[in-house]
Amino acid sequence: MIKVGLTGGIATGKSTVAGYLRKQGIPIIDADVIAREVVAVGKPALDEIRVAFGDAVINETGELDRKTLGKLVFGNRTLLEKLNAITHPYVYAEMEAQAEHYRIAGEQLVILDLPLLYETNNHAGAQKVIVVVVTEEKQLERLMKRNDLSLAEAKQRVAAQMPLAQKQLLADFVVDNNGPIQSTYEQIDQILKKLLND
Ligand SMILES: CC(C)(COP(=O)(O)OP(=O)(O)OC[C@H]1O[C@@H](n2cnc3c(N)ncnc32)[C@H](O)[C@@H]1O)[C@@H](O)C(=O)NCCC(=O)NCCS
Ligand SMILES: Nc1ncnc2c1ncn2[C@@H]1O[C@H](COP(=O)(O)OP(=O)(O)OP(=O)(O)O)[C@@H](O)[C@H]1O
Repeated sequence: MIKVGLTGGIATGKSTVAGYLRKQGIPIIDADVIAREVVAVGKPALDEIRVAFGDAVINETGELDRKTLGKLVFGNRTLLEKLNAITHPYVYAEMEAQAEHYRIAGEQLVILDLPLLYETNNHAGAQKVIVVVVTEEKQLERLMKRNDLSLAEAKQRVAAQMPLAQKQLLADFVVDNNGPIQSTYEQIDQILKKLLND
């Protein structure tokens, strides 16, 4: 089974691409979804976050207040690293468990949808990597709209990641997601063909 990483920058279109791949029957392991599951109420990571960041990041129902924590960490690299140090080991362990499940099921290919693939030195062990890119202008525009952020907040979140241009240089395959979605899907079809024929 080949593990194919799917990455890019925040709001460049990974989930959109992953949704298309899922429709083709390809299994997707989604790091953002897993990162939410590992901080659910009752999970050890949530207690560790409470100890590290205080009660202000927990809401009345005992859940993680993602907005407050996001505001804290995306403007402060030390705090972001503190959060990563808590969550990432749980996220990677679960990604590995899911990959193993698909391997045993006899899958030929699995997608690791992982925004921080390069920032975490490909710890998830992707053998090939697809990077989804857009111009910085489009990225900020889509991010502000999707997450209801100001321009300054959106810029902060972009700055918390490795520059997209650098990821593009490291990629095995680059998907240009500036155009209409159909053009993105056509690029994915071509990449899939190559991956499945290798
Ligand atoms: C800070 C948190 C609470 C903000 O939650 P929020 O609901 O606003 O964002 P969400 O989780 O949907 O992430 C949206 C995007 O932000 C970017 N992002 C998330 N975490 C990080 C991070 N640690 N470093 C850089 N970018 C990040 C990614 O591109 C991601 O797709 C949350 O992102 C979080 O817990 N992050 C730490 C876990 C993590 O690293 N997740 C990324 C996948 S491993
Ligand atoms: N080709 C496109 N044309 C117009 N809008 C698009 C296109 N691709 C994605 N979008 C929109 O841009 C936003 C970001 O896309 P998406 O959520 O797929 O990004 P992402 O890389 O998964 O983001 P994140 O890492 O932050 O979760 C979404 O609101 C999505 O609907």
